[in-house]
Amino acid sequence: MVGSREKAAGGSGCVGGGGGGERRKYPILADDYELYEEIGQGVSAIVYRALCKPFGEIVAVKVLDFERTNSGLNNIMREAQTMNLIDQPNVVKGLCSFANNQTLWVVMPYMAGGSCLHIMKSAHPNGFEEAVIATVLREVLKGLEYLHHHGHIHRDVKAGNILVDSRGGVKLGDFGVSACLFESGDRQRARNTFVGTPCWMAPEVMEQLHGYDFKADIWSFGITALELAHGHAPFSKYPPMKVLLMTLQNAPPGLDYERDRKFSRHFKQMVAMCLVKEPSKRPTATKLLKQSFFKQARSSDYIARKLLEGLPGLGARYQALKEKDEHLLAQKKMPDGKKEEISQDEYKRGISSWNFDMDDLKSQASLATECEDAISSKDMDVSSFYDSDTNLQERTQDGPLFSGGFSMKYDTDVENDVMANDKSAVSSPEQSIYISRNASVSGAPNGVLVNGHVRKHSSMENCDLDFQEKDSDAIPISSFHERKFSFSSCSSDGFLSSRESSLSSKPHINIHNRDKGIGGALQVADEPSPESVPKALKSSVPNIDEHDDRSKPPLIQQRGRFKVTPGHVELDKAHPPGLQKCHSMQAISHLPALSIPSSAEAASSIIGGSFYLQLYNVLQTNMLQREQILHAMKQIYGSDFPSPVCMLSRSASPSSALSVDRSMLEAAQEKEKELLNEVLELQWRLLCSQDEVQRLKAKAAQI
Ligand SMILES: Nc1ncnc2c1ncn2[C@@H]1O[C@H](COP(=O)(O)OP(=O)(O)OP(=O)(O)O)[C@@H](O)[C@H]1O
Repeated sequence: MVGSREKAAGGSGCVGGGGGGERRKYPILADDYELYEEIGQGVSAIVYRALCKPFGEIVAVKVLDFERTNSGLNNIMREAQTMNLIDQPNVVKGLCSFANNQTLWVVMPYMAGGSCLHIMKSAHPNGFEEAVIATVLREVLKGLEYLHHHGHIHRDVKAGNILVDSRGGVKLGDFGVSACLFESGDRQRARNTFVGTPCWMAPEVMEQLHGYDFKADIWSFGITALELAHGHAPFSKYPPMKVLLMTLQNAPPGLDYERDRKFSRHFKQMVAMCLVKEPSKRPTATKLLKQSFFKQARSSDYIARKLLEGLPGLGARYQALKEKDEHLLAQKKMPDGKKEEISQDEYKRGISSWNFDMDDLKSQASLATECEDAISSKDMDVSSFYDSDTNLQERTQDGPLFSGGFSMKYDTDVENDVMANDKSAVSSPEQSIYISRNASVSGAPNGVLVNGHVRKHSSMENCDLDFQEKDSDAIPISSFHERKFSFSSCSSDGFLSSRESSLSSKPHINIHNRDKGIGGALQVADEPSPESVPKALKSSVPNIDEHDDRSKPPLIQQRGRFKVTPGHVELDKAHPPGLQKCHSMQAISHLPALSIPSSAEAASSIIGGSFYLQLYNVLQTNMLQREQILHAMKQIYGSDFPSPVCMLSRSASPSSALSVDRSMLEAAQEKEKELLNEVLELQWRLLCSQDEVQRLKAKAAQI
């Protein structure tokens, strides 16, 4: 009877270890299951508690909508089959899977505790205690060790995918994005479009410097450790574009020496070992399991007692969280809705996968540097913990992959929650921006080493703070709200919920916000003429018409997973949606046109992008410092501040002061132009040399 059903449904292997331990065949007809309440939702799937009628057994059924996945039907089926072959206590096994209309049903053991993410959201908003974390993570590592040993990469390790059963057993779930290391090259490449969730994603995966190998799982594991420790992943409040930028530019996150005082040195060490940007320096799962941190791990009973006791049933818990989020979402459905916050809602629900084109994202990210005016160390889940000098060295040497120089670490008491906070959050990001930038520009860290930790230089901090406190609104980039506006508009409409986005694919452009960016003190007057903007930069200058005409939908979509397209960027195509006009862009518009070759190879080169970004950072720092100085002068003397020359010579006539002022401004503008020209010149040379490399490669290939 089951056999004929199998044929009818075209289902995959259905041998499962049922409740009794004997291997039995699970039915593969939808009618044999009664779906109860929803217990989870992913990007492409809804998970239900269900009854497997013939066996009278409670199971979980994940219903995947083919239309909502990026992966082809074959891939999904194959993944489900892989899941069915898994046989390890720490990895959720697929009991069977089958197609039902436009959906794939994956039947799994029911994990009554739900995911660690949901447990945290319901009862431990600030994270778990260390012994719980050690126990959970040890189980996860065992699962990873098994997967890696069998040639699988999980690719989506995060608290939302760590499931707990009614007896406190911990399993790694969601094989949706897992990949097999031994797949043929073509298949591997094809799978590059499918890689997990930005906050947890290893930098080398973002950069596509290495293929996705199992060391990327170790990075995600480290991020998950932080997630369990704090109740949220580093950068979880931010939209993907910003996460990308932060992961690439900032020093790796970690446990903070001061803030995370309650956690042991062993825990901090373990996290630091995982979150090393250079993948080859990360330990294997097997090696990690030997870390002292895991000596405190306890039994599954302990987990059941600590995490599950007193918790409402999974369905009720899930429903409560969902209602809370829907309420929040409804509140945000206003004309100028703060879309970026929705990413946090998605995070709460455990959905944090995004689908967007990596190359476009990179071009957005580079421009976000302008729009965002740098990354604040306050935005980071910064780590200043280093076990030893060696560790410190290793981690600082890791450096950023995208832009040079952000190798400093601060141990300020930073929470990601900066976005949710008020006044202190307003000033604090900026105070560190300049410090980071200075570090980047000079290459010399403006920090002091205290007990193996790099601390922010206090005088710099004070200086910036003083400045901020005078008038936090005066420089728009200093303003929290402006920053938010700036970002929302930079990233366009990527922040609709998955449900929303599937309803409307129309690009949303918040025109209001566009002009609210970092206008700042740099008064560069004219509107750029389209012709005067260099090709590569032109694409970045927002233009309402461009937005309207754009045939491409917004690149950031919340439908499906984070998508890495292995293709190329064509500079002239790289037009990030919704970028607002930034002062630096306006300055650029004054430059003579310079055509940039749209060599796809060259443009897609990360190194090129990195170099360009570095140069751009230098330039930006210059501009920002200039703004700061102008602003400080304004602060002292009001809007009609006199020039220094005028100050020295009070007898000078107003008109001469004005002309001195003007000439200073002109000189500064000239300097800016020169710098920009230099940047463009360097970029041009870089692209030429890359073309040359390509040419030589082609020649070599012929030989
Ligand atoms: N076997 C299970 N038992 C109980 N709950 C489950 C089970 N499998 C999944 N869930 C719940 O459903 C949620 C979504 O499942 P899953 O992660 O597999 O979907 P997904 O579409 O792959 O999601 P994403 O890609 O966002 O991680 C999980 O976070 C978890 O809370």
